[in-house]
Amino acid sequence: MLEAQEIIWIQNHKTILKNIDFHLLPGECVGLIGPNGSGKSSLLKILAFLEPPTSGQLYFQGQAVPKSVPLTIRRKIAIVFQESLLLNTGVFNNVAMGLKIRGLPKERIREKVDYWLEQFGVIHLSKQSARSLSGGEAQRVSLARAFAIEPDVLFLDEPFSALDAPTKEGLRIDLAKVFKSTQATTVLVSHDFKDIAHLTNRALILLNGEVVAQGPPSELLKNSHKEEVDRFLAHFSS
Ligand SMILES: Nc1ncnc2c1ncn2[C@@H]1O[C@H](COP(=O)(O)OP(=O)(O)OP(=O)(O)O)[C@@H](O)[C@H]1O
Repeated sequence: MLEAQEIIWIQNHKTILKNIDFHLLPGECVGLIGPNGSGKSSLLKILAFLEPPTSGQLYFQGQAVPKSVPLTIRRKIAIVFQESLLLNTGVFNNVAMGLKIRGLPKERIREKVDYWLEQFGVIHLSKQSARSLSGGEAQRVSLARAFAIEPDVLFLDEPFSALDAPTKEGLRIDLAKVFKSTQATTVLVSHDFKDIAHLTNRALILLNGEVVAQGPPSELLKNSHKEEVDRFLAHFSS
């Protein structure tokens, strides 16, 4: 579905990502984990075509992605950030927007918006303004908006990190259910191994812009790695 070969990203003379190889198969949820500043969000930005790599090549659905990424490819992905970034309009309109742009008929839009708001437990907020939502509600609406367009690849960049522990736990459980039913092809960035363990099939550990280990989350915890990696994972192994 998505592949990256030998990605290097340099900004202001600093090498932020070093020789990253990455692949994502249909239906997989792959996690990117690592401490603050390890390059997780930078890698997500490159994989989601928000930044061009300094060198290396991306492939999307088997085709090399050109430097100027066409709208036809951009429209096949959705991104949810740590901050919900909802538009200053109603909840319904926020979720409907991407479907309107894609030219879906009105009835179909209503069905889909209602379905996804229901899946994320916020259908009762449909008529409310996005501005009036709590952080947890807003993030649920953002996820509904992303799933509604049925993206070929979904990118989630620390979607829970602005939420308090119980809110985060509830949303993680609901998201896991949605993943199970949709098999959405996803890249999830988190610095919390619990998110990775609950939601992903495979994870890459980043340290100083490099992938230093990868595998199923349970294996990553069991196996021994470089000292720095083990020190990072030790926080989550209790
Ligand atoms: N546009 C940029 N210009 C210069 N430096 C950047 C840029 N974007 C990121 N960096 C630097 O690259 C490094 C990796 O940042 P990144 O945000 O990718 O890490 P992260 O693992 O997602 O961290 P966090 O968990 O704190 O969000 C940091 O040192 C950051 O300052």
